[in-house]
Amino acid sequence: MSKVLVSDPIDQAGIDILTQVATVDVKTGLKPAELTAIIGEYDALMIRSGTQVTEEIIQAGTQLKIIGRAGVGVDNVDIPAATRRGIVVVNSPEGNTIAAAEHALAMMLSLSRHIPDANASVKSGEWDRKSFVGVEVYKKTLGVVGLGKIGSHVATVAKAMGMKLLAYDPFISTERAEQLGCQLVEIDLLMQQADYITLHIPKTPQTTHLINATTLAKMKPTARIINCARGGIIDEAALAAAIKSGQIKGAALDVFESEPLGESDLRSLGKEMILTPHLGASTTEAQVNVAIDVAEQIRDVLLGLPARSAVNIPGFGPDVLEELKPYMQLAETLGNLVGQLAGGRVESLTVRLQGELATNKSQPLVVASLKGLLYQALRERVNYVNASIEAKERGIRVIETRDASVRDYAGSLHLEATGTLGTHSVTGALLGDKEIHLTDVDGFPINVPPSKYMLFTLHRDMPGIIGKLGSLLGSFNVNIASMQVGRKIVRGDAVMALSIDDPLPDGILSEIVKVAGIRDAYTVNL
Ligand SMILES: NC(=O)c1ccc[n+]([C@@H]2O[C@H](COP(=O)([O-])OP(=O)(O)OC[C@H]3O[C@@H](n4cnc5c(N)ncnc54)[C@H](O)[C@@H]3O)[C@@H](O)[C@H]2O)c1
Ligand SMILES: O=C(O)CC[C@@H](O)C(=O)O
Repeated sequence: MSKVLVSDPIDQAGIDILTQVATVDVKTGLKPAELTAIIGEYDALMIRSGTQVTEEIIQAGTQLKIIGRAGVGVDNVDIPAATRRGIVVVNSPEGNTIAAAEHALAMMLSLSRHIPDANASVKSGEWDRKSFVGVEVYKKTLGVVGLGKIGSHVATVAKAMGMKLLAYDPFISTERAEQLGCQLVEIDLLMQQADYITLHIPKTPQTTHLINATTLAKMKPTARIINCARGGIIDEAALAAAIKSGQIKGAALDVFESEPLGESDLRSLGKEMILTPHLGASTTEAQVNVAIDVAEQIRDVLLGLPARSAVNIPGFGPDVLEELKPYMQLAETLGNLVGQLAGGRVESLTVRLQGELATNKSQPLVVASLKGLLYQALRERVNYVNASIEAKERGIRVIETRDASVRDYAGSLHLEATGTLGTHSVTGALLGDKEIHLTDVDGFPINVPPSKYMLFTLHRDMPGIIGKLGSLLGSFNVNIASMQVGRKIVRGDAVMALSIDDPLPDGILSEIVKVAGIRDAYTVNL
């Protein structure tokens, strides 16, 4: 049975799903060295934001197949290191969207009405109404930095509260911003005009310290900034200085450059600074959502199925995967088959996406073809995560082409592999939407389902050849399950595809090519 380590607090709903397929150990609060020492026993690791999954931990996780982040941000996982090792990294892109958006809105209202400090004051026995006079958000301008899932929900609610909305997000269209009632502007204008600024962007090299002494200096002295996205997007020292000097009015932070927050000037600021300990996703609903979402993906991957929200397999979004699912196996089978026909070292693989597959959305089929191609060399070590990297490292040139005009089947795939021993091609399609059929081998039309053990011959189409081959196989005790010949012209060249019950015994191929009329023979194990 597989073993899963859960190293951060995860809702029981997720654990219940994992226990359907694995032994689950919940060990939270492990030090990096403790995690490194035990990770080698586990097939999967499930985390929240507390565990830092470094390259060292990934290297020690020799059995790891999947790292599941119960949340959105995966900046606590060394994704390049996981990708190199073929470990799929999944997250829950939407499970805590509402929770994080509502936390940012709560921060904005708390800053406006000094709720945390007023509450502390009353609880300490005071009745001070003068110190906590607030401001309204109605008719004020909110600047949303990052108009993705969380930013969009914040914008929608803020609009309903009567706020004017500016947004900065270089990756979304003006139309999308307008749909949300936002005016898309450059960051400088947003910093200058907004009364409240809320950050909803990932932490990347481009966004680290996006808010710094220079950008803070552009804000109005009455403006407040909220960060419920990621620590480090705001330069904390510059922020503390800007509030102390009165350059800006206030800030509310849920996330910090280093977590847990240690010694910091931020703690010494008064009611204009609100701090929460990374609570954006901490609602009952969000924790159930993300735990189920990620646990289901871990379960699926441990069962050999694809994950719907893998962050290190480009293009493998849930909707795309659902649509392509039946074709993924076809692509892998064809890749494996053409790799074996080509033999030797493959130098290039051309993948032609045909018919309804001739769209950008079918790109995962190229990755699946590569996975199949590399299977003979790498076996279980190759997967959707590392297939492209492994191909690149082996110098395999991958050419992707599309031809929507091929209409023999709704969608079909044509793979051509060129290697040190020559060029071979295979085409395949699905019958009845799920049954894989080979429809062409090396340019010869056939129609056979692939089987575990196969033999292909290139021969002259002439009387007696099938009988001779049958007798030869019989003399080696090889049982033929099915056989089909593909030819373009009568008595010209032809291809024979045989399904056999057992692997072809050693030494028989050299006997087969001695049969008069047979030019080449290839054995394939799928
Ligand atoms: N505090 C919490 O507990 C908590 C909870 C959930 C998510 N988050 C964080 O919130 C952030 C947003 O999450 P989301 O689900 O909305 O992500 P998302 O991917 O849906 O949206 C992010 C948006 O940022 C934009 N963006 C990327 N780089 C940018 C840049 N340089 N400048 C401006 N915009 C840029 C993208 O175009 C996208 O629209 C992430 O950092 C995530 O980790 C925090
Ligand atoms: O695990 C958490 O509580 C925080 C999650 C949040 O930061 C996220 O990116 O999803």
